Order: sequence, then C-alpha cells, then structure tokens
Amino acid sequence: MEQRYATAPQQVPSMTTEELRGHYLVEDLFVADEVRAVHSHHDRVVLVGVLPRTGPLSLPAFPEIRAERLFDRREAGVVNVGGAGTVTVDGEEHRLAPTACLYIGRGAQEVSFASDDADAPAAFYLFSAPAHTAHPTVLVEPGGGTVRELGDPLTSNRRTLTQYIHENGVRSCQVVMGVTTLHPGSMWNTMPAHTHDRRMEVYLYFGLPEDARVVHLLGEPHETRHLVVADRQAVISPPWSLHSGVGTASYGFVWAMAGENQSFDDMDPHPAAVLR
Ligand SMILES: O=C[C@H](O)[C@@H](O)CC(=O)C(=O)O
Ligand SMILES: [Zn+2]
Repeated sequence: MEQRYATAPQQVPSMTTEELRGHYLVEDLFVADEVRAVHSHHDRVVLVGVLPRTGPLSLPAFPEIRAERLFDRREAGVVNVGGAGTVTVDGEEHRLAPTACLYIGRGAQEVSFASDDADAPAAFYLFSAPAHTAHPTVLVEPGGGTVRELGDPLTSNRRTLTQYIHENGVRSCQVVMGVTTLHPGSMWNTMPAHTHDRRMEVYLYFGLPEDARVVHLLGEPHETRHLVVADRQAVISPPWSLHSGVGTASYGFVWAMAGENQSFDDMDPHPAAVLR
C-alpha cells in the first residue's frame, strides 16, 4: 500500500509537474494479475485496483492499516471499469458487468475477484473509507442508480451522471460513488467547476482511447494547475481542490467521495470567469 499524505493548498504554487503528479495522480493502479493500493490520508481513503487476468485474485491484508482484513473497520464501493467479472464476498458471488457497482459493507472477510474472459479482463476499482457500522453488501446493475442528465452539447459537456452509493440509494457510512459518461462529441466534465470543503473526492478516468488524454484541473479556484491524465488513472482531490477536466476524446469516470457529509449538492460553484 502506497502512502499519500495529506497536502495543504499553500504547497501547490511551488510544486513542479512531477511533484503535482506524485501527490495527486495515481498512474499504475491496474496491473495484470496484481492488487495495487494507495492510501490517501485525505479522509483516510484507500484506493485499490484489481486486474485478474490469468486467475482469480484475493484481497490481501494491508499491514499499513493494522487490521487483519481491509473490511474490519472499513467499507468500500467497487466499480468494474473493464470486461465482465465476478466479486465473491464471503462465498456469495456478485457478477459485475462493465460499470456495475458493488457496495461492500464493514465486516466482510474473504473477498476475491475474477474475470469472465482473460482476453477482456475485468478491472475492479475499490474506493474504501473508515466505517462506523455495517451496511448490507448490495449490487447495482449498470445505470441502475439515480440518473441525472447534465450539461449541453453546445458547451461540449453533455453527460449522464449515475449515482450508485448515495443518500437516496445504496446506503453507506461515508462513501458516495457513481459514474459519469460523456456523450459523443462532449469533452468537458464538471464545468462549471466546484469544491466541497466537507468531502474529498477521487476521479478515476476510464474508456479513454490509449493515445488520448484528459487535461484535469486541480487546486484552489484562484490558483489552478493541471495534470495530463491517461486511461485508468485516478486523481485525488483534497477538499479544497476543484476537479474538472477536458478530454482529447470522450471518456467516462468513476467519482467517489468521503468525509463530513453525504450531501451530493453540498458544493460551492466556481464559474469559469472566476478561475485563475
Ligand atoms: O461532487 C460531485 C462530483 O464532482 C461529480 O459527481 C461531478 C460529476 O460527475 C459531473 O459533473 O459530471
Ligand atoms: Zn465534486
């Protein structure tokens, strides 16, 4: 488990490109036949990437959190950003089609992952946060959550946002999670941009062609920086950072938050004209 300690906005102006990427970009979460984990100390979120190709993979113990199992004190949302596959939680198999979401509640013991087809392997993305109680493990089929249509083709930001784990959907302690997919020809996400100082957030970009990139904006609204992001890379947004991006091709992303509240609309807008 890689440790990413929390950062303050005052650090951002002096960071080089490499430093910005080292703090906020997760480049290699999905490696064939491996389980990779990154611990962001912003709200103690753990990101895990699991890419089972030649056989099933089990979720290991992570000594850094001093627990026998990841779910001893935690919950997680899982979204499959690869081909179809299966997540088995304490003997119960859950089949995840591409972009399906599985919530795993506190107390789960044995968790394993498998792909249907080694030539189109599943890619399971876990977003885990500390949990004070156990909510039931629930599967949501692709598009099965609360759907919001956002943006306009004229501003190149027409997109479909699906909330899976949220206040009025699958229950959790902290995790709020969903998937946004851009319509063909639309390239901008989350513009106008926003911050939510009560929650951190992570975007995992997927479905981006190999030679395309997303230019992702971060930082305080009056002091923005950018990261050039490839497919299946994640960006950590501290609560004080905006998070928005534009692709050189269209794409989707898994967004997930944890923190003080689960109120999706508790956000402060920052129109384009105020950004610096
Ligand atoms: O706080 C909410 C998150 O940033 C995302 O849900 C926004 C998003 O997916 C979008 O505008 O497309
Ligand atoms: Zn947000």
